[in-house]
Amino acid sequence: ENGSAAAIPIDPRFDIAYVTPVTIGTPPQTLYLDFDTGSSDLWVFSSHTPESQVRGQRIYSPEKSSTAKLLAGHTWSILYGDGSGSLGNVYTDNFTVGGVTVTSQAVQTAQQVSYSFTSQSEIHGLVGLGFSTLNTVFPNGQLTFFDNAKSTLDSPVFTADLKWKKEGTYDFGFIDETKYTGEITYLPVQTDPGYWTFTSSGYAVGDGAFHPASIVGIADTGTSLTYLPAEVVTSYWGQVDGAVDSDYYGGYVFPCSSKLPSFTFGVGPANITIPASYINYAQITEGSPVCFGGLQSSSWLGVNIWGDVALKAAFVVFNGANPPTIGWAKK
Ligand SMILES: CC1CCN(C(=N)N)CC1
Ligand SMILES: CC1CCN(C(=N)N)CC1
Repeated sequence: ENGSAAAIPIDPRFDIAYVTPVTIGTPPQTLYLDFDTGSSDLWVFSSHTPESQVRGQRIYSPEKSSTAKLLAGHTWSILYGDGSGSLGNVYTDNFTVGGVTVTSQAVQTAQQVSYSFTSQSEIHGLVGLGFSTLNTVFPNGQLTFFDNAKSTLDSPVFTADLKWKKEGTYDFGFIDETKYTGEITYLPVQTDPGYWTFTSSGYAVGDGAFHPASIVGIADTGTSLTYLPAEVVTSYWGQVDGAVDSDYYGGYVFPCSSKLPSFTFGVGPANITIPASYINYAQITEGSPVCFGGLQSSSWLGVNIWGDVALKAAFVVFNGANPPTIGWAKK
Protein backbone atom coordinates (compact mmCIF):
# COMPACT_ATOMS: atom_id res chain seq x y z
CA GLU A 1 0.00 0.00 0.00
CA ASN A 2 1.52 3.35 -1.00
CA GLY A 3 1.11 6.59 0.89
CA SER A 4 1.51 10.35 0.94
CA ALA A 5 1.80 12.71 3.91
CA ALA A 6 2.26 16.44 4.41
CA ALA A 7 5.60 18.05 5.32
CA ILE A 8 4.53 21.14 7.26
CA PRO A 9 6.99 23.96 8.16
CA ILE A 10 6.82 24.44 11.95
CA ASP A 11 7.43 28.21 11.76
CA PRO A 12 5.68 30.58 9.30
CA ARG A 13 8.67 32.97 9.24
CA PHE A 14 11.45 30.55 8.17
CA ASP A 15 11.80 26.83 7.49
CA ILE A 16 13.52 25.64 10.66
CA ALA A 17 11.99 22.14 10.41
CA TYR A 18 9.05 20.25 8.86
CA VAL A 19 6.64 17.96 10.70
CA THR A 20 4.40 15.20 9.35
CA PRO A 21 1.26 13.74 11.00
CA VAL A 22 1.43 10.07 12.01
CA THR A 23 -0.85 7.79 14.06
CA ILE A 24 0.43 5.31 16.64
CA GLY A 25 -1.48 2.56 18.45
CA THR A 26 -5.06 1.44 18.97
CA PRO A 27 -7.13 3.58 19.11
CA PRO A 28 -4.85 5.78 16.95
CA GLN A 29 -2.91 8.57 18.67
CA THR A 30 -1.90 11.38 16.28
CA LEU A 31 1.51 13.08 16.68
CA TYR A 32 3.46 15.42 14.39
CA LEU A 33 7.00 14.13 13.85
CA ASP A 34 10.16 15.44 12.16
CA PHE A 35 11.07 13.05 9.33
CA ASP A 36 14.86 12.94 9.36
CA THR A 37 16.96 11.22 6.68
CA GLY A 38 20.03 12.07 8.82
CA SER A 39 19.16 9.62 11.62
CA SER A 40 17.44 6.25 12.12
CA ASP A 41 15.60 6.34 15.45
CA LEU A 42 11.83 6.72 15.64
CA TRP A 43 11.27 8.38 19.00
CA VAL A 44 8.36 10.27 20.53
CA PHE A 45 7.45 12.42 23.49
CA SER A 46 5.50 10.01 25.70
CA SER A 47 3.75 9.36 28.99
CA HIS A 48 7.26 8.38 30.17
CA THR A 49 8.64 11.89 29.53
CA PRO A 50 8.87 13.96 32.75
CA GLU A 51 6.20 16.69 32.76
CA SER A 52 8.95 19.26 33.39
CA GLN A 53 10.37 18.39 29.96
CA VAL A 54 7.05 18.51 28.08
CA ARG A 55 5.92 21.96 26.92
CA GLY A 56 2.93 21.70 24.61
CA GLN A 57 4.04 18.61 22.68
CA ARG A 58 1.52 15.85 22.01
CA ILE A 59 2.59 12.57 23.65
CA TYR A 60 2.22 8.86 22.86
CA SER A 61 0.82 6.85 25.79
CA PRO A 62 1.53 3.14 25.19
CA GLU A 63 -0.60 2.25 28.24
CA LYS A 64 -3.61 3.58 26.31
CA SER A 65 -2.92 1.42 23.24
CA SER A 66 -4.25 -2.17 23.12
CA THR A 67 -1.62 -3.08 20.49
CA ALA A 68 1.42 -1.66 22.35
CA LYS A 69 4.00 -4.15 23.57
CA LEU A 70 7.05 -3.28 25.70
CA LEU A 71 10.31 -4.36 24.05
CA ALA A 72 11.68 -5.64 27.35
CA GLY A 73 15.27 -4.86 28.27
CA HIS A 74 15.79 -2.42 25.38
CA THR A 75 16.90 1.19 25.72
CA TRP A 76 18.10 3.95 23.41
CA SER A 77 20.01 7.21 23.59
CA ILE A 78 20.76 9.64 20.77
CA LEU A 79 22.78 12.85 20.40
CA TYR A 80 22.23 15.07 17.33
CA GLY A 81 24.69 17.29 15.53
CA ASP A 82 23.40 20.44 17.25
CA GLY A 83 23.96 19.04 20.74
CA SER A 84 20.32 18.13 21.30
CA GLY A 85 19.42 14.61 22.34
CA SER A 86 16.98 12.21 23.98
CA LEU A 87 16.86 8.73 25.52
CA GLY A 88 14.38 6.15 26.81
CA ASN A 89 12.79 2.72 26.37
CA VAL A 90 11.05 0.95 23.50
CA TYR A 91 7.60 -0.37 22.55
CA THR A 92 6.32 -1.94 19.36
CA ASP A 93 2.96 -0.76 18.07
CA ASN A 94 0.96 0.00 14.92
CA PHE A 95 2.43 3.00 13.12
CA THR A 96 0.72 4.71 10.16
CA VAL A 97 1.96 7.49 7.87
CA GLY A 98 -0.24 8.71 5.00
CA GLY A 99 -2.08 5.39 4.78
CA VAL A 100 1.02 3.16 5.04
CA THR A 101 0.82 0.98 8.18
CA VAL A 102 3.58 -1.02 9.86
CA THR A 103 1.98 -3.29 12.50
CA SER A 104 4.99 -3.87 14.73
CA GLN A 105 7.11 -0.73 14.45
CA ALA A 106 9.67 -0.04 17.17
CA VAL A 107 8.50 3.20 18.79
CA GLN A 108 11.13 4.64 21.09
CA THR A 109 9.47 6.41 24.03
CA ALA A 110 11.43 9.31 25.52
CA GLN A 111 12.26 9.22 29.23
CA GLN A 112 14.54 12.26 28.83
CA VAL A 113 14.71 15.00 26.16
CA SER A 114 17.16 17.92 25.95
CA TYR A 115 16.02 21.51 26.37
CA SER A 116 16.06 22.26 22.63
CA PHE A 117 13.38 19.59 22.13
CA THR A 118 11.39 20.73 25.18
CA SER A 119 11.43 24.27 23.78
CA GLN A 120 10.17 23.22 20.32
CA SER A 121 6.47 22.48 21.00
CA GLU A 122 5.69 21.70 17.34
CA ILE A 123 8.05 18.68 17.14
CA HIS A 124 6.61 15.66 18.99
CA GLY A 125 9.49 13.37 18.04
CA LEU A 126 11.45 12.11 15.05
CA VAL A 127 11.07 9.48 12.36
CA GLY A 128 14.54 8.42 11.25
CA LEU A 129 14.75 7.66 7.52
CA GLY A 130 18.47 6.95 7.43
CA PHE A 131 19.80 3.40 7.14
CA SER A 132 18.88 1.13 10.05
CA THR A 133 22.56 0.60 10.90
CA LEU A 134 22.42 4.00 12.65
CA ASN A 135 19.61 2.95 15.03
CA THR A 136 20.69 3.40 18.67
CA VAL A 137 18.42 0.80 20.38
CA PHE A 138 20.43 -1.53 22.64
CA PRO A 139 21.02 -4.49 22.79
CA ASN A 140 19.21 -5.13 19.45
CA GLY A 141 19.05 -2.36 16.84
CA GLN A 142 15.59 -1.75 15.35
CA LEU A 143 14.42 -1.16 11.79
CA THR A 144 13.23 2.20 10.51
CA PHE A 145 9.64 2.73 9.41
CA PHE A 146 10.85 2.75 5.78
CA ASP A 147 12.78 -0.52 6.14
CA ASN A 148 9.71 -2.15 7.72
CA ALA A 149 7.29 -0.71 5.14
CA LYS A 150 9.47 -1.30 2.06
CA SER A 151 8.21 -4.81 1.22
CA THR A 152 4.59 -3.61 1.30
CA LEU A 153 5.20 -0.67 -1.07
CA ASP A 154 4.81 -0.91 -4.86
CA SER A 155 8.39 0.34 -5.15
CA PRO A 156 11.01 0.49 -2.34
CA VAL A 157 11.25 4.29 -2.46
CA PHE A 158 10.20 7.43 -0.67
CA THR A 159 10.35 10.94 -2.12
CA ALA A 160 10.76 14.37 -0.52
CA ASP A 161 9.04 17.40 -2.05
CA LEU A 162 9.86 20.04 0.59
CA LYS A 163 8.81 23.63 -0.12
CA TRP A 164 9.92 27.12 0.81
CA LYS A 165 7.60 28.43 3.54
CA LYS A 166 4.83 26.14 2.29
CA GLU A 167 3.53 22.63 2.93
CA GLY A 168 5.17 19.91 0.86
CA THR A 169 4.88 16.13 0.84
CA TYR A 170 6.65 12.86 1.57
CA ASP A 171 5.44 10.05 -0.71
CA PHE A 172 6.04 6.36 0.03
CA GLY A 173 6.15 3.60 -2.58
CA PHE A 174 5.78 5.61 -5.76
CA ILE A 175 7.21 8.50 -7.79
CA ASP A 176 4.66 11.23 -8.58
CA GLU A 177 5.55 12.51 -12.04
CA THR A 178 3.47 15.67 -11.47
CA LYS A 179 5.88 16.82 -8.74
CA TYR A 180 8.95 17.45 -10.94
CA THR A 181 10.03 18.65 -14.37
CA GLY A 182 12.54 17.12 -16.79
CA GLU A 183 14.39 13.95 -15.84
CA ILE A 184 15.43 12.49 -12.50
CA THR A 185 19.21 12.04 -12.27
CA TYR A 186 20.12 9.07 -10.06
CA LEU A 187 23.44 8.95 -8.19
CA PRO A 188 25.13 6.13 -6.25
CA VAL A 189 24.73 6.19 -2.44
CA GLN A 190 27.44 5.32 0.07
CA THR A 191 25.46 3.60 2.88
CA ASP A 192 28.37 3.55 5.35
CA PRO A 193 27.97 4.72 8.12
CA GLY A 194 24.25 5.01 7.41
CA TYR A 195 23.42 8.41 5.89
CA TRP A 196 22.17 9.03 2.34
CA THR A 197 25.67 9.99 1.21
CA PHE A 198 26.23 11.01 -2.42
CA THR A 199 28.79 13.01 -4.41
CA SER A 200 27.82 16.31 -6.03
CA SER A 201 29.71 17.13 -9.26
CA GLY A 202 30.43 20.80 -8.48
CA TYR A 203 28.88 24.23 -8.04
CA ALA A 204 28.27 27.69 -9.45
CA VAL A 205 27.56 31.01 -7.72
CA GLY A 206 24.73 32.97 -9.37
CA ASP A 207 25.27 33.16 -13.16
CA GLY A 208 29.01 32.51 -12.72
CA ALA A 209 31.10 29.70 -14.16
CA PHE A 210 30.45 26.12 -13.03
CA HIS A 211 33.28 24.76 -10.89
CA PRO A 212 33.61 20.96 -11.36
CA ALA A 213 34.34 19.35 -7.97
CA SER A 214 33.53 16.15 -6.05
CA ILE A 215 31.60 17.22 -2.96
CA VAL A 216 30.73 14.21 -0.78
CA GLY A 217 27.74 15.02 1.43
CA ILE A 218 24.53 13.74 2.96
CA ALA A 219 20.95 14.49 1.92
CA ASP A 220 19.41 15.44 5.25
CA THR A 221 15.77 16.44 5.71
CA GLY A 222 16.38 16.89 9.46
CA THR A 223 18.87 19.75 9.08
CA SER A 224 17.53 23.23 8.27
CA LEU A 225 20.52 24.71 6.46
CA THR A 226 23.14 23.53 3.96
CA TYR A 227 26.75 23.14 5.08
CA LEU A 228 29.47 22.94 2.41
CA PRO A 229 33.30 23.16 2.23
CA ALA A 230 34.86 26.49 3.22
CA GLU A 231 36.18 27.18 -0.31
CA VAL A 232 32.65 26.86 -1.71
CA VAL A 233 30.94 29.09 0.85
CA THR A 234 33.69 31.74 0.77
CA SER A 235 33.30 32.03 -3.00
CA TYR A 236 29.53 32.38 -2.51
CA TRP A 237 29.57 34.94 0.30
CA GLY A 238 32.46 36.80 -1.41
CA GLN A 239 29.82 37.98 -3.90
CA VAL A 240 27.68 39.61 -1.17
CA ASP A 241 28.62 43.10 0.07
CA GLY A 242 28.83 43.20 3.84
CA ALA A 243 28.70 39.44 4.33
CA VAL A 244 30.94 38.19 7.14
CA ASP A 245 31.58 34.86 8.77
CA SER A 246 30.70 35.91 12.31
CA ASP A 247 31.98 34.10 15.40
CA TYR A 248 29.41 36.07 17.37
CA TYR A 249 26.43 34.81 15.33
CA GLY A 250 28.02 31.42 14.58
CA GLY A 251 28.14 31.69 10.80
CA TYR A 252 27.82 33.87 7.70
CA VAL A 253 25.58 36.90 8.26
CA PHE A 254 24.85 39.73 5.85
CA PRO A 255 22.74 42.91 5.58
CA CYS A 256 19.11 41.76 5.08
CA SER A 257 18.82 44.32 2.25
CA SER A 258 21.58 42.57 0.24
CA LYS A 259 20.79 41.11 -3.17
CA LEU A 260 21.99 37.51 -2.94
CA PRO A 261 23.08 35.31 -5.85
CA SER A 262 21.49 31.89 -6.38
CA PHE A 263 23.59 28.75 -5.79
CA THR A 264 23.76 25.85 -8.25
CA PHE A 265 25.06 22.38 -7.37
CA GLY A 266 25.87 19.57 -9.76
CA VAL A 267 24.10 16.21 -9.67
CA GLY A 268 25.94 14.11 -12.25
CA PRO A 269 25.58 15.83 -15.65
CA ALA A 270 22.57 17.80 -14.35
CA ASN A 271 22.24 20.48 -11.68
CA ILE A 272 19.88 22.03 -9.14
CA THR A 273 19.67 25.77 -8.51
CA ILE A 274 18.82 27.05 -5.02
CA PRO A 275 17.06 30.43 -5.43
CA ALA A 276 18.61 33.40 -3.58
CA SER A 277 15.47 33.73 -1.47
CA TYR A 278 16.11 30.32 0.13
CA ILE A 279 19.64 31.43 1.11
CA ASN A 280 18.32 34.65 2.67
CA TYR A 281 17.34 32.40 5.55
CA ALA A 282 16.23 34.55 8.48
CA GLN A 283 16.77 37.73 10.46
CA ILE A 284 18.99 36.88 13.43
CA THR A 285 16.21 38.24 15.64
CA GLU A 286 12.76 39.62 14.77
CA GLY A 287 13.15 42.99 13.01
CA SER A 288 16.96 42.89 12.89
CA PRO A 289 18.74 44.31 9.79
CA VAL A 290 21.23 41.43 10.13
CA CYS A 291 20.32 38.19 8.35
CA PHE A 292 21.68 34.64 8.72
CA GLY A 293 22.69 32.73 5.60
CA GLY A 294 21.18 29.43 4.50
CA LEU A 295 24.59 28.37 3.13
CA GLN A 296 27.21 27.83 5.85
CA SER A 297 30.64 26.25 6.21
CA SER A 298 30.88 22.54 7.05
CA SER A 299 34.51 22.83 8.21
CA TRP A 300 33.58 22.47 11.91
CA LEU A 301 31.12 19.62 11.17
CA GLY A 302 33.34 17.04 9.49
CA VAL A 303 30.57 16.28 6.99
CA ASN A 304 28.90 18.21 4.16
CA ILE A 305 25.15 18.42 4.71
CA TRP A 306 22.58 19.13 1.98
CA GLY A 307 19.84 20.19 4.37
CA ASP A 308 16.37 21.63 3.75
CA VAL A 309 17.72 24.82 2.08
CA ALA A 310 19.00 22.61 -0.76
CA LEU A 311 16.38 19.84 -0.68
CA LYS A 312 13.44 22.24 -1.05
CA ALA A 313 14.90 23.36 -4.41
CA ALA A 314 14.44 19.83 -5.78
CA PHE A 315 12.29 16.72 -5.96
CA VAL A 316 14.38 14.03 -4.26
CA VAL A 317 13.97 10.25 -4.61
CA PHE A 318 15.38 8.11 -1.80
CA ASN A 319 15.59 4.75 -3.57
CA GLY A 320 15.89 1.89 -1.09
CA ALA A 321 16.51 -0.80 -3.72
CA ASN A 322 19.69 -2.86 -3.65
CA PRO A 323 21.95 -0.96 -4.14
CA PRO A 324 20.28 2.20 -2.92
CA THR A 325 20.51 5.35 -5.07
CA ILE A 326 19.36 8.95 -4.72
CA GLY A 327 17.49 10.78 -7.48
CA TRP A 328 17.37 14.55 -8.07
CA ALA A 329 15.00 16.49 -10.31
CA LYS A 330 14.11 20.16 -10.85
CA LYS A 331 10.55 21.17 -10.05
C1 LIG B 1 25.65 13.99 10.49
C2 LIG B 1 24.60 14.66 11.32
C3 LIG B 1 23.60 15.37 10.40
C4 LIG B 1 22.50 16.00 11.20
N1 LIG B 1 21.84 14.98 12.01
C5 LIG B 1 20.55 14.62 11.79
N2 LIG B 1 19.88 15.16 10.77
N3 LIG B 1 19.99 13.80 12.63
C6 LIG B 1 22.71 14.29 12.94
C7 LIG B 1 23.86 13.64 12.20
C1 LIG C 1 17.72 16.09 13.65
C2 LIG C 1 17.39 17.37 14.32
C3 LIG C 1 15.95 17.38 14.79
C4 LIG C 1 15.59 18.68 15.45
N1 LIG C 1 16.59 19.08 16.43
C5 LIG C 1 16.19 19.79 17.54
N2 LIG C 1 14.89 20.07 17.71
N3 LIG C 1 17.09 20.19 18.40
C6 LIG C 1 18.00 18.89 16.16
C7 LIG C 1 18.31 17.58 15.50
